[in-house]
Amino acid sequence: MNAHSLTGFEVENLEFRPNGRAILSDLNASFNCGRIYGIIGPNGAGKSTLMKLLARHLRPTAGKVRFAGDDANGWNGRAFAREVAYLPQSLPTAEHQTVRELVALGRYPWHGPFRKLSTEDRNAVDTALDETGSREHENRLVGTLSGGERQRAWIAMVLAQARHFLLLDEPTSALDLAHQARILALLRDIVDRRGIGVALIVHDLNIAAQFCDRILALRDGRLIASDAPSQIMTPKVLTDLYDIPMEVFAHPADGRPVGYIAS
Ligand SMILES: Nc1ncnc2c1ncn2[C@@H]1O[C@H](COP(=O)(O)OP(=O)(O)OP(=O)(O)O)[C@@H](O)[C@H]1O
Repeated sequence: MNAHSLTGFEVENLEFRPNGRAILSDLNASFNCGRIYGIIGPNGAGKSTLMKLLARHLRPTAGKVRFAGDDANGWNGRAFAREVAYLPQSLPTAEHQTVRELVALGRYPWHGPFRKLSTEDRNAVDTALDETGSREHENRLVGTLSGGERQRAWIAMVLAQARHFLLLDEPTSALDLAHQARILALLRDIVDRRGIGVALIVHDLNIAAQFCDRILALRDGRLIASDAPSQIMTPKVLTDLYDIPMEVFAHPADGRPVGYIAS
């Protein structure tokens, strides 16, 4: 099975309403393999909640999340984890593990508890280390890495785990602009080579517009736009989204739209 043989996620009339308060309402969207989806929106818009619903960490109050055509919540846990990996916003501590040990944790759904890594597991770990440029510090403790190196190690872990889809909640938070762009470029390259799908939450609009195929703009628990970056990066959509006057200009080097707060 290659990545293209699974289509990805379909979200239908999704609603999450714990204790009667609507956190997400009436959400319809598709996330296909072979593409990067950027989820943007103000704080509290429901972005992480959407991602947790895709990752099955939350159950919808109403509506459906389908993966590869079937109800995602009907999938066997281990089978789902072999296809889809989720990196939450707050990562567990891994200070005392080596990078290689961390990446090998991603193989858990493949070998189960108390089993030694197979050749296939070790190959998947090696490939993920190579693809993320983490091989050079595979024997370093995670606690000694810089923020950018650490983020690449975690991305290697989810790459070692899942064949089809990565769900990444703010994989570039706490990184400077150059490192944010490097992580997105890395993901772009992996998506283009492996044909997997990626959905990620990102706060920097211009980074999202530069690297994503499609942008989903969430506000107050509703999807207010879902389109190609050129359609999202307009003063109207951005002003509606952030409730602050926004302008857009064409980047002098390549014409791509760049958004900024109007003075
Ligand atoms: N399980 C829950 N029960 C009650 N309220 C929740 C639950 N999960 C999230 N919320 C609330 O739902 C809203 C959306 O939260 P969410 O974390 O999805 O937003 P976000 O867009 O990811 O925000 P940020 O950009 O700040 O990370 C917030 O007001 C949050 O407090």
